Amino acid sequence: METSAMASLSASNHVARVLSVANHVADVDAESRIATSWRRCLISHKLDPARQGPPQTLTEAEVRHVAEPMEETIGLLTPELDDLARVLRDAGYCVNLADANATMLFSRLPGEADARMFMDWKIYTGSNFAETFEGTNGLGTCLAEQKPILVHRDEHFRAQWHMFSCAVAPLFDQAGRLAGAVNITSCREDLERAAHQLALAVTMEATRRMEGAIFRDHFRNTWIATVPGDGGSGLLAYDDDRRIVGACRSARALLGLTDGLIASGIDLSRYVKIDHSRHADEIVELRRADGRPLGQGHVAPPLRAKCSTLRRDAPVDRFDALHRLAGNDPGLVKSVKRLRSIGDHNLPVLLHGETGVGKDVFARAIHAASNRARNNYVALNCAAMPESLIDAELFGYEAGAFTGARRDGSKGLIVQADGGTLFLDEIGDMPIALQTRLLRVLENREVWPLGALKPVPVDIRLISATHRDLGRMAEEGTFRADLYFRLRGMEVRLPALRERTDRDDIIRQIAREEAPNCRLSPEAWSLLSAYPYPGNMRQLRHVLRLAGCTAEDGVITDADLDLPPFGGRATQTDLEAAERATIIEALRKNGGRVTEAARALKLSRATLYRKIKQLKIETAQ
Ligand SMILES: Nc1ncnc2c1ncn2[C@@H]1O[C@H](COP(=O)(O)OP(=O)(O)OP(=O)(O)O)[C@@H](O)[C@H]1O
Repeated sequence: METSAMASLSASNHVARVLSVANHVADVDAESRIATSWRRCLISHKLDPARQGPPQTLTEAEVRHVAEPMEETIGLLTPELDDLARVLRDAGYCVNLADANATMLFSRLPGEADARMFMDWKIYTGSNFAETFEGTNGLGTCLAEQKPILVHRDEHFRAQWHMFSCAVAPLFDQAGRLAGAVNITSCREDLERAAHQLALAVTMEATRRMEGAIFRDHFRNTWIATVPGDGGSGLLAYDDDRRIVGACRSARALLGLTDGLIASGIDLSRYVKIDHSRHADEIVELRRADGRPLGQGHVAPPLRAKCSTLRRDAPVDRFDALHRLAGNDPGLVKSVKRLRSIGDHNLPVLLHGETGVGKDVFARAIHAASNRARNNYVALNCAAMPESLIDAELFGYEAGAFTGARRDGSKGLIVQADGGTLFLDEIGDMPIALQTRLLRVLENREVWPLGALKPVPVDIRLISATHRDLGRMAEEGTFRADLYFRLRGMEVRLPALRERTDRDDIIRQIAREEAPNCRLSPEAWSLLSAYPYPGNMRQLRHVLRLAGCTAEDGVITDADLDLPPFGGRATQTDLEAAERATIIEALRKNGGRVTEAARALKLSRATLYRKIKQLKIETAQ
């Protein structure tokens, strides 16, 4: 039988099945939620399961308009969404963030083989998947029910979506209101329902962390307590007078808090009793108002207490994110100062650093600090694509420019970044021919899409990143020297985590974010503090996230830390790391007493003091 005839036969089977389910003659196997949704689609939304055609898609200007209220949230959640995309990439999932009306506002596509399918079916930024129009589908049905859902292949209402499986978790804002949803979609035939269920669990967990990030960001100037509960912990914000000023959805459900009660400035002690010190950033025992134990929670102080220069009512500084990323690293602090003094000049920035040091988040923070922040931030990883695809993705093409091109052509990323920032990751991997085209764009401020009869003027700020030595490559002729000089209007070196002098602060901060209900045992602390982290910040995040899941009784021990031996060539910094670890261990074994530790290490006391200072080891004395 012809493929199209087979397709129409299975579509008519599907229509018959939908009708029998809607008339309660039969039920779908998987979940009665699907049957209920099918009935909603037929009876309330009056949809046709056999209808074909693409989803409603907004123009770029419309997307910009719709995305505006969520712009800050998208920026805040991007690292977490990127991490989710990385984890699910090999299984062929795309990752999207949608607003509460089911319009996708952020997308990350998987590898080339799967990506084409999502592009062809318009599962990307700007498309709308509301249940009222598309029928039962992951995004639309999750938002309609405000519950996580998996819609597997033929559970979709419209037969045309039957090759896709979508797992979606709703996203609630700091006040417990529906803000949108995180969607993952795959079209791999070899993935069973159970595999998608697992991916849904991963997505729900990531979404819970995103909700935490939204809450912590919104209430950063107040006290925040993590309150344990059966269905996951909740977050409570309260002021210096111990009046509740905010509660996330789980905390509201757990404690019976409502908007009205919160607006009335109700006393914290009527719900939870929390004893903590003045500048607490600690695990504490929580009790209910009647004294019954609630379990252990974490209390974080207002940001203003941690950073005295930030006042509660101070206007938001566009450079906040950059300052936070720079921490107390002298080189980075200097770079951020320079970026500040450059102001809104359109100077290209070249970021240099190993994998996972935070090049992408730094580039986003530069964009957020610029007068371009309201416009697009568009990123391309030059190492992740073959030359022909980079060419098409970056410079765009006219309709019918080559076999396999999209019917209506493609604008290309450079044009999409017009008025905003273009981030080219792994620029050292850009093929020479494309380097020449890019140089021309930078020089002439215009781009020639493939097959176009006239150029398109563009105004972009270019941030590029590499782990390679571009200067050396330029000398050797493997990278165009003139492009190199253009890219490095300003060069910022992002140090490896093992080189950062404020490494301990970073570990503490990431531990708070990834394992908020846990504390680190002294052994775990020594290991974390001494490890050389070949995968840098990303590795540290993953290690602590995993440790937060496996820790028992809220204590992360060395057994919870997945730190594989680092097999790289020993560099000066590795040797220092090893020396640091030995000294920390000796201090620990000797209760922090330097004299005894020096004796154990067969060093003089003065030498040990000198090394402690030089290696910036924190001691109790
Ligand atoms: N200063 C920081 N503090 C805390 N977390 C950070 C910091 N910088 C980066 N991260 C986290 O580290 C992870 C990796 O960051 P990012 O993707 O920006 O690195 P990268 O250098 O671009 O990596 P690659 O080049 O390999 O893609 C992200 O989860 C990010 O949130």
